[in-house]
Amino acid sequence: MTKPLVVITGASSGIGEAAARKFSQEGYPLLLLARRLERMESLGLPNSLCRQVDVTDRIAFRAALEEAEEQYGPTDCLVNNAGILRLGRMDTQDPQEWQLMFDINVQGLLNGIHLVLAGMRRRKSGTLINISSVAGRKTFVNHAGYCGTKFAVHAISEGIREEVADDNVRVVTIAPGIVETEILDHTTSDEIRQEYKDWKKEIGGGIRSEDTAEAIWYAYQQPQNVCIREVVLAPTRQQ
Ligand SMILES: NC(=O)C1=CN([C@@H]2O[C@H](COP(=O)(O)OP(=O)(O)OC[C@H]3O[C@@H](n4cnc5c(N)ncnc54)[C@H](OP(=O)(O)O)[C@@H]3O)[C@@H](O)[C@H]2O)C=CC1
Ligand SMILES: O=CCS(=O)(=O)O
Repeated sequence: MTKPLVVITGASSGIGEAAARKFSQEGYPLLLLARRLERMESLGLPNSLCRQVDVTDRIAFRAALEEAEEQYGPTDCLVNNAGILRLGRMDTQDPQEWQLMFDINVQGLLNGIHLVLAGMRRRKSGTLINISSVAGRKTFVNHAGYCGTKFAVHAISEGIREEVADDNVRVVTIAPGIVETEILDHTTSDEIRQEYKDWKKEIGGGIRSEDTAEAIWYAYQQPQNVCIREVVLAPTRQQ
């Protein structure tokens, strides 16, 4: 095995799954993490360890990472992708929904970074790829909580980049607009889900997970001294 370990969170569907397929095609050994183990195993990717890990569970996250590093060597790239979208109005939304978004989209992302960053700094090499959103750059109605999590992802990426640039560690933010995935299914309000679907239809649909995986790959495959700091990509007709 000559290529180094790539860790992808939220690899059981959508963008994470597409990224897993892409990195696997390129010959990288993988640690794939999500709660739906069977979905990751069904990808049947070679040299990939699939583990049922909730990214908010630091102990389980660490155990899986140690197991993978034992097998494949140190983590060269972490694609911090696990995330949820629970659209809602702040006056009516169940607080548990935005709490869960912050736990997964922000704390889960920080958990991953914390586990791999010291090693990357020591080795003077490594790449963190944080999946944010266009909703981390501009606001949208019904997105207040979600935008809060994704603005946080942008801020965390920028801050950490300043901390680790001198150690030759890259921090990349990928910020997609609407991507055709399962993400909308978890929004509990039928009305808001329908509004979002109507919006999507109006603009001719979202881009594909594979388009986002290509952007992730583009950033990663640059030489280590080139850091693509941010990629923002969205359906052309999305505002
Ligand atoms: N689709 C879109 O329009 C856009 C999505 N994004 C971002 O892309 C990322 C991926 O979303 P997308 O592919 O669209 O959506 P999906 O719902 O298809 O995928 C989300 C992934 O995250 C995993 N996940 C969710 N919660 C946890 C958790 N607690 N621990 C571990 N894994 C978890 C899910 O796996 P499981 O349920 O098995 O745990 C799944 O693999 C998210 O961060 C999202 O915010 C950004 C911009 C646009
Ligand atoms: O991140 C989700 C896509 S959008 O609704 O913000 O465009």
